[in-house]
Amino acid sequence: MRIHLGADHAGFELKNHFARRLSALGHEVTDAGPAAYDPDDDYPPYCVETARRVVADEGSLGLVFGGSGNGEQIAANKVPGARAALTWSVTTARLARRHNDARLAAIGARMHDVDEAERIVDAFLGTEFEGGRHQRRIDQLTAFERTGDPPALPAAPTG
Ligand SMILES: O=C[C@H](O)[C@H](O)[C@H](O)COP(=O)(O)O
Repeated sequence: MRIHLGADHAGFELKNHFARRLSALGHEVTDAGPAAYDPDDDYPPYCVETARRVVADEGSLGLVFGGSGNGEQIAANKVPGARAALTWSVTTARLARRHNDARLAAIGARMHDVDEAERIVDAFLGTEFEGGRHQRRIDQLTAFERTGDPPALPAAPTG
């Protein structure tokens, strides 16, 4: 599998851990940076670049690492076509793929020990999208993203 990684200073070590681990497992890994630890760096450039790589590379997935994962998820989701989920447990990681066809997982390096982060990432990478009713919901979001026209609200119940 092709996997694109990015982080800020708070996620730097965990990103590097997964770059080594996923490569050793046979995945094709690209690292959007940072290449060196800088305690004053900011997450947007790295997370936006990671999401751009994922969107440009059909069939790939991405992982963005920060302190909480919150800003990393927000940044990645600014890239049209990127669906990034804050994966804070094995269950939310599985559901991110199964229900949301998330292309990127955002992981808070300050929220988990390495073993738990590995379980979360393994769950994300190892789960397939279910399709069906979930595709309909994703299509609504994709259309909104492309056109700016909000999905129609269902008619209000009468009576
Ligand atoms: O949502 C953003 C991430 O958690 C950042 O990694 C975090 O805000 C960085 O915090 P600090 O600059 O205090 O290390």
